[in-house]
Amino acid sequence: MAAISFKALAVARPSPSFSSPSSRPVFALSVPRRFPAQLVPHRSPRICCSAVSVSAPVSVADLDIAGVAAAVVGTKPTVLVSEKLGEAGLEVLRGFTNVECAYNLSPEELRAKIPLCDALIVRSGTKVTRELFEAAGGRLKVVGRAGVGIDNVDLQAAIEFGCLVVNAPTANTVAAAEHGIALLAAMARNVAQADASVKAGKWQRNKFVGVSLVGKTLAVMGFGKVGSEVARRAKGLGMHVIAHDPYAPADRARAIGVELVSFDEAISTSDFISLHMPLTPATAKVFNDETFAKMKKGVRIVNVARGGVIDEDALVRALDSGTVAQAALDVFTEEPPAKDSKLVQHPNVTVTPHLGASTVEAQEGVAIEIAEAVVGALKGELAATAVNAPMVPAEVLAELAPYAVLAEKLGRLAVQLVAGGSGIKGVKIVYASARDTDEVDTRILRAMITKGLIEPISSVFVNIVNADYIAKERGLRISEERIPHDGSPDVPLGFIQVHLAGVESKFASAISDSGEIRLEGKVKDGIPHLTLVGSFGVDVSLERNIILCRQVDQPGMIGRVGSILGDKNVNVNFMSVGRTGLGKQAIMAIGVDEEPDKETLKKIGQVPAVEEFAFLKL
Ligand SMILES: NC(=O)C1=CN([C@@H]2O[C@H](COP(=O)(O)OP(=O)(O)OC[C@H]3O[C@@H](n4cnc5c(N)ncnc54)[C@H](O)[C@@H]3O)[C@@H](O)[C@H]2O)C=CC1
Ligand SMILES: O=C(O)C(=O)COP(=O)(O)O
Repeated sequence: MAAISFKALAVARPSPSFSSPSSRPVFALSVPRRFPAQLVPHRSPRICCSAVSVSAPVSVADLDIAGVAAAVVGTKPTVLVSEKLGEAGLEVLRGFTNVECAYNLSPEELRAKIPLCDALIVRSGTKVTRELFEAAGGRLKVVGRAGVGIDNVDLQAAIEFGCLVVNAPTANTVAAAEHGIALLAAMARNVAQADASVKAGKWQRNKFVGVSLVGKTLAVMGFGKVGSEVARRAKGLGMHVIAHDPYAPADRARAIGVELVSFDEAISTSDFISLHMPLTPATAKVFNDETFAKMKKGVRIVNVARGGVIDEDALVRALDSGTVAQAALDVFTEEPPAKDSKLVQHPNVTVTPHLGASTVEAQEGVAIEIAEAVVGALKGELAATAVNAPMVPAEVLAELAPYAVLAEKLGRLAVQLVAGGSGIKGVKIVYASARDTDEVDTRILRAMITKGLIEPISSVFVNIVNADYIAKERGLRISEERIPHDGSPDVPLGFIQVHLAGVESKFASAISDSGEIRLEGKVKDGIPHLTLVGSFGVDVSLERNIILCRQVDQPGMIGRVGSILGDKNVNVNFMSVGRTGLGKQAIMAIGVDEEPDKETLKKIGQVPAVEEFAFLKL
């Protein structure tokens, strides 16, 4: 065989699922498995072979972007449904999972079951606490809230345990709004009290004289999905509707003839107040002695949001003093409330047992919405209704999928290049893109690099949910930089670089001129490639394992290292050589399917021209 120096070499083979669409490149070179014994090099000393990969490009379906795909290979994931869920949703779940429905479990019973579950589906009645995540022992990957409010889920604990929380935010909106209107009208006309009186054999027409809705001012507190539907309906009843919501766009309110006003103006000028904000630390007990005192005397209050936004003792006082004439409540701080609750028993209070979402239609819709979100998450997709992870539209995900794979692999390679004892503190990620800054969502990529950096050196499980939290907890400072790239804006990124500052490397050539470990990768034809190690340009597809060798640039190196690997039946899937100049230093990057044994690696290290080498697992 002539002594020809290889600059790049592709050993391409179809993946089992490969089919070659006409637009996709096909084999540039086909060689038998036992490379290099029968290798026939190209005759040009400058270009050996064009590097073309024919592995199937990464698609979102192949990719556990959320990092929560059910881990149990070959068995269906298990979903525990702890509260009544519509049959249509259960059907969706059964198509992909083992479903266990166990209602009315005590916290202890739930903790006992949870270690065997990959997902849990709840409504408002189940408290998903830190203790529950702890009891899950790491297996619980998804909590599905079959409804809107997630105040019964400890979101911080979910983040720390890398558990994705998804909800079903739209299917019960109308049901909740209709229930709000039902309570408004029932309260104004004393329907519940009059009904109880007639059933008790009385006929008290003068006692139950109501008030009219038409012409009255209604303040909608929280102008989101439910609040705006309530407003729309109240306008149909002839009410003057104002709203308070610090985050709602004024033009959306204006479009349905509603004026957004301050909190104080809303509560002090209205005859009726309807609550539709979520329970958060900022909204807890916002209706209290002080705020009731600002209300118009005789105001009437409806609450289909959450009991906790009202200080219930203060409401009893306001009802007793007549500041609040009536209240209609679907929700309570404690559910169910105590039997002797003064609030529930108050004659001017109408109550329902958290029925806002309880219509046949809403329950069917919510069940399907949550089942699809949970199944999608268990398949590793990022749910559009994720509460504690970035919500990324499906088309953006599809585009970013191969970059997410690249990002994780760059992280994995980078951390393996760090010499033992030098802890990583600062990570800089550089994204080169021809697009505008806000056109590439890098949150997923950052999470995947973090995953790649942390998982090989620890027992923690990192995913899109907990990546930032875990990085922070471990004192890993991650900075991101965007640089312009003169490539095509049709692709989101030209390349990604990972820089690790202040560390030593066990492969000195991975240190760039600026003293950091530097790796760069690109996506080519949907396949992630390593394109830069330190200051050396290489080009090797990132599939399984990589051997990096620094050598004096000279003929025969690929052949020599290749035959050491070939003798041990280690299959080479990609190779490339980057050098500083003819006959100077070169880096050979070799992609291998199998992990060579220690003896084989030692032999590579003993090849006279090899100055240093590293074996890296992907
Ligand atoms: N009783 C029941 O069965 C049901 C209750 N709900 C509850 O209704 C509430 C609203 O649900 P959606 O409209 O679907 O949610 P949403 O998220 O669409 O709307 C909530 C709105 O509240 C606003 N908000 C946040 N903080 C606020 C504050 N301090 N003051 C005023 N507004 C504030 C937000 O900007 C948002 O526009 C949630 O708490 C939910 O749990 C929802 C469905 C059924
Ligand atoms: O969706 C919500 O926020 C609700 O409050 C509905 O609760 P539920 O699912 O009926 O327990």
